[in-house]
Amino acid sequence: MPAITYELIKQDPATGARAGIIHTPHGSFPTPIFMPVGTQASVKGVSPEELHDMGAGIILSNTYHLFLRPGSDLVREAGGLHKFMNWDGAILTDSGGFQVFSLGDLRKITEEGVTFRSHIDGSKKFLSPEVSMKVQMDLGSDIVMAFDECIPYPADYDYAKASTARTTRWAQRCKEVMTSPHQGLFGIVQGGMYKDLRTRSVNELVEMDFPGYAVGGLSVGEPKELMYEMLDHTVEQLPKDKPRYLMGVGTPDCLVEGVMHGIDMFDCVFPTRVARNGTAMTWNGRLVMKNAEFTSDFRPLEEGCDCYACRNFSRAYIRHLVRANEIFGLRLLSLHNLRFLQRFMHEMRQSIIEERFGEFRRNFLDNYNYGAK
Ligand SMILES: CC1(C)O[C@H]2[C@@H](O1)[C@@]1(COC(C)(C)O1)O[C@@H]2CNc1nc2cc3nc(N)[nH]c(=O)c3cc2[nH]1
Ligand SMILES: [Zn+2]
Repeated sequence: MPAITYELIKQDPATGARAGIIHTPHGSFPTPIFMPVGTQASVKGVSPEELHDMGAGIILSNTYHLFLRPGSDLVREAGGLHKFMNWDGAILTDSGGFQVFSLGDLRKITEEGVTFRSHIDGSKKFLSPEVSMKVQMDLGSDIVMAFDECIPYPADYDYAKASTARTTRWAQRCKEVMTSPHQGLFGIVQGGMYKDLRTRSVNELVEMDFPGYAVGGLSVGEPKELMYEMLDHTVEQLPKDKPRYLMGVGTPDCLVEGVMHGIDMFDCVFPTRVARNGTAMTWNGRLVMKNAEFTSDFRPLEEGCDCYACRNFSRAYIRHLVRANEIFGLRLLSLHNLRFLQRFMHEMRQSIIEERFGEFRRNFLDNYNYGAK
């Protein structure tokens, strides 16, 4: 029995949208789902108990960061990441590929792997398919991401072609050393913004029969329309009986479009990052809490939200905390934004099950104010 399995509950008859359940060794969770990001084994400012209370079924952590600090040997000695951070839900770990390319400096890519300098102390480090798999087996995450190269945007065709072919060879090397029966290894589709390379990447990875597939190389600064075009082209070629994960996405409008194209799993630093910048996410757009309009606004951040912040505090109080640089204000905004996304995905999933996803999407996009208020 594979460690990770997908159960289709309902396919929207008019679009690629679908509702399902993903089963993992640390529990099952409904899809579509948004995964809170806990890069360094902590969802910034949020406790595991609060993550459970808000309905989070799975969180994301990063091989790159934990490899550099505290090192995967220590986490293995602690009994794995679940024990180390006291989180008993599912965990997905990204493989380090993206982070090396977006954070590491002076990196050198060869067929073997990537040599780079640690952003923490500048020491020379090496990551490869084998090292990434060893780290993720030490961490004991339920879903392990293959070690890939996230092709930067823009990239010329020849570079994208060579890089995608190497990502396929790296995926094969990951598969050969990922021996844990309790962990599921997902392949990551690359191909840049070239449809023929995306098709080749899908075909080569599907040939290896992974328990799930991520669409990589997107949300890397490209225009949203181009992201959707690549998504549309890629997802329709992926197996229907396996989870699809769109990496690094995203804002509510991108989540709706991603679901419409058949994506089941999402992650993004956006909700906690904008929270730390003093911004609340709502159904109608973002609220910049420092704005004077909230000075004596004694309503909750969002009417009808059941999160700890909305049940106990007002916009006026949170505005005060943010302006006074009180950490509690940022914590309240993180709790609200993460709960908002859980509610958002739940409502979207219900609309698919009740065959009214098209109406949900139209209503949301008509009312969503893309800019921050
Ligand atoms: C580094 C940080 C915080 O993550 C955000 C954000 O910056 C930033 C940086 O540039 C923008 C686009 C503005 O957003 O891109 C991140 C969200 N997009 C994204 N995450 C990804 C993770 C990935 N992991 C792997 N292994 N492979 C991939 O192909 C991959 C692609 C991805 N795309
Ligand atoms: Zn709330």
